[in-house]
Amino acid sequence: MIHLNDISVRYRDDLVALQPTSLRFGRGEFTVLLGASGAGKSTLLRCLNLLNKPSTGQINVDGIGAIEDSAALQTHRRQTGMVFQQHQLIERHTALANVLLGRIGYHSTWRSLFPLPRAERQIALECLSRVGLLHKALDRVDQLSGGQQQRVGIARALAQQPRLMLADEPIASLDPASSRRVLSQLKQICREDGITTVVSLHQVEFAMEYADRVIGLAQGRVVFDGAPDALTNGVLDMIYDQTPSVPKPPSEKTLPLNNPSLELAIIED
Ligand SMILES: Nc1ncnc2c1ncn2[C@@H]1O[C@H](COP(=O)(O)OP(=O)(O)OP(=O)(O)O)[C@@H](O)[C@H]1O
Repeated sequence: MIHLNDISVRYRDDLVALQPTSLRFGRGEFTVLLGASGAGKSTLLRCLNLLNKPSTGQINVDGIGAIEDSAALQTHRRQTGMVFQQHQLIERHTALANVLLGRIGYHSTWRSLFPLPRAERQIALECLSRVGLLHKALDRVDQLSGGQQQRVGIARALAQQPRLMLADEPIASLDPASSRRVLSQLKQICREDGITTVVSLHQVEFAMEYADRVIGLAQGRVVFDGAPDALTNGVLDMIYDQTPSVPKPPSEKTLPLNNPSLELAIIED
């Protein structure tokens, strides 16, 4: 569905957040990005809708082609839903009003200044119903729990009728029960609608439970790409090992445990 070809992201001359990376995400696939803090998960995720502009490489989307001009980008963004860590909802508005914001990309700027047509409200209500929150449609978002707010965020993304769904640490501030509910609804909806989904997470156990595919990042590189049941301890060490890949000096590498000069050095210290 979407293909990254040699995409890299450099924020500063001395900071390459994503090394040249080629990945293909299939239709309806539910992929989880894992990695230590700073590994490049958000950078990769935000490249998929070009919120982060790649420094090199090309992105191709089925039905659009290369995302090279503003028309292609606009079409791609319209069909890409995004769920954020902190929901990014308008808290003093109702759940329904927030979900309707997902429809704005389908209307001209002047049209979106007026109440959207009844058909749009119907779509928004259906999306709220799919996340189990139809009964909260007219409640202000700041009166909902954190988990419910995140599900309104999912409904808003769903209202875009997306082909691609991106979720950047969607359960970061939720308890385990709410996290499970958010992830299982996201997965179910994406499977039913054939939406390609990429989610970044810090919880390995949830990746193993929900992902069709896991991509592990370390220091801006993909170090693992496979099925969740292939996440062995060795693979997890590779993903979460923060050691910079600088070769050690020979003295550190080769000192045998019974080296007399080492003992001497310790005694003298
Ligand atoms: N806008 C930015 N400007 C400069 N550097 C950035 C920017 N965004 C991220 N970085 C840096 O790029 C690297 C990758 O960051 P990124 O946010 O992609 O990691 P992450 O794996 O999502 O981390 P976390 O799990 O903490 O959210 C880090 O070194 C980070 O400090």
